[in-house]
Amino acid sequence: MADTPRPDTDGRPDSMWVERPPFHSRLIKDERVLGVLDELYERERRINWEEYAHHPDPRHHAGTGFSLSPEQGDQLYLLIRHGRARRVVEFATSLGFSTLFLAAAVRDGGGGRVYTAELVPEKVEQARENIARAGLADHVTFFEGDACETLAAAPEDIDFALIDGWEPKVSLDVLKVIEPKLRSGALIYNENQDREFLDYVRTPDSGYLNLPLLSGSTYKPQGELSLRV
Ligand SMILES: C[S@@+](CC[C@H](N)C(=O)[O-])C[C@H]1O[C@@H](n2cnc3c(N)ncnc32)[C@H](O)[C@@H]1O
Repeated sequence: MADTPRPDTDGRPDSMWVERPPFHSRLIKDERVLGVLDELYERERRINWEEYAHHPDPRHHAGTGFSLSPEQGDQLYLLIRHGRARRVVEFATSLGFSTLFLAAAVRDGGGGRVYTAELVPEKVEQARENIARAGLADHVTFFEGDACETLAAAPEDIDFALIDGWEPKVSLDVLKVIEPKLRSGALIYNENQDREFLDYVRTPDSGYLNLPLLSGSTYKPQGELSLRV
């Protein structure tokens, strides 16, 4: 084990349970969507970060979502509605918590589709079921496998991208795969805020305008919001 690299836990102690506050959305009104979101969040009110830190392989965590905070979900929902985003890309699906916010936003904004990538087949299966139970199946395309490969098949003119990945961090690799397909004015929200990604998008003349976006959640306090110019 001594030689096994342990993931960076974003400043959290690597031996702890994290208790999350109860689920609450200010923006989602659809009872079916709310019901599934509530259920997924309740399943993970307590997250064992020690377990995560010691088993970095995502296949070891097929039953755990490690989802965004509801506050971040609401922010994504509002940004998508404001921009009337129709083509939304997501890395990664997990059990579908963030996908539910994204898909509800494109549907409520008049239509569109979320193209979401997930490595672990058992997670794709669970997410499909969750999205279907929420009544959003017509708005989601699943890509099963390594996002660095599958997202090459994402559509042109992407309006919005969520990057919420895993260790070792491949956020920048994923950005580079979708970058040629981002329309001017597209927004990218990176929950991971990893150094390589930030150095890339914050370089002068990178083609991005960047701002940390506070969520109001103590559990997941902020992400990096980048505008493709
Ligand atoms: C933090 S979770 C995503 C949480 C999700 N956005 C949500 O809010 O519910 C990260 C996910 O990335 C997946 N993952 C890790 N490496 C991947 C890769 N190379 N391609 C696709 N998915 C990957 C993991 O299996 C895990 O489900």
